[in-house]
Amino acid sequence: MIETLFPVKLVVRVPCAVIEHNGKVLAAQRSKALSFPLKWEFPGGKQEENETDEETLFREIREELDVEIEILHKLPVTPKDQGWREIILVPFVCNLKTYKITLTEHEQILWLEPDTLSDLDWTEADLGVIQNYYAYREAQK
Ligand SMILES: Nc1nc2c([nH]c(=O)n2[C@@H]2O[C@H](COP(=O)(O)OP(=O)(O)OP(=O)(O)O)[C@@H](O)[C@H]2O)c(=O)[nH]1
Repeated sequence: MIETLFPVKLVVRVPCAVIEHNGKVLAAQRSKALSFPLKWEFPGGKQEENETDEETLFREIREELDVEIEILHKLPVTPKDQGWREIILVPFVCNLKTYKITLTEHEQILWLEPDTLSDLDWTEADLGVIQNYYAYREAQK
């Protein structure tokens, strides 16, 4: 009997935060040492076993920025095929609950006017997130 092996693609769920504060939005630049060096992203990270999206989000934001956030709205899930794996971004619009940010992983952060977000060099998956964020803002008006 001939057996055909289908390679199983790794699927990685990545909750991330579009953090709003005083009318601006936080963009975080990936470190030189990581994959996608110096690209911009919304802070967050890979889900661990038995975590909900929200638990991952709160843990990652504590780990990366050392702040507490609250969720205001869940944006549409945004998949991105990276060849050997598929990233599923799960973006949440959030507010800060504590304000003293300490960076532990990122190169730098910027607070941007929402309209200027697309000026940065984002990871590809984030371009879809930004469009969905704009649609959410329009719907708020
Ligand atoms: N946190 C975050 N990750 C993103 C975004 N967009 C995007 O493609 N990703 C990808 O999702 C993965 C999240 O992984 P991570 O932040 O937990 O850790 P990492 O960089 O060490 O991951 P990696 O080395 O496996 O790429 C990264 O590969 C990252 O490039 C985003 O907006 N936020």
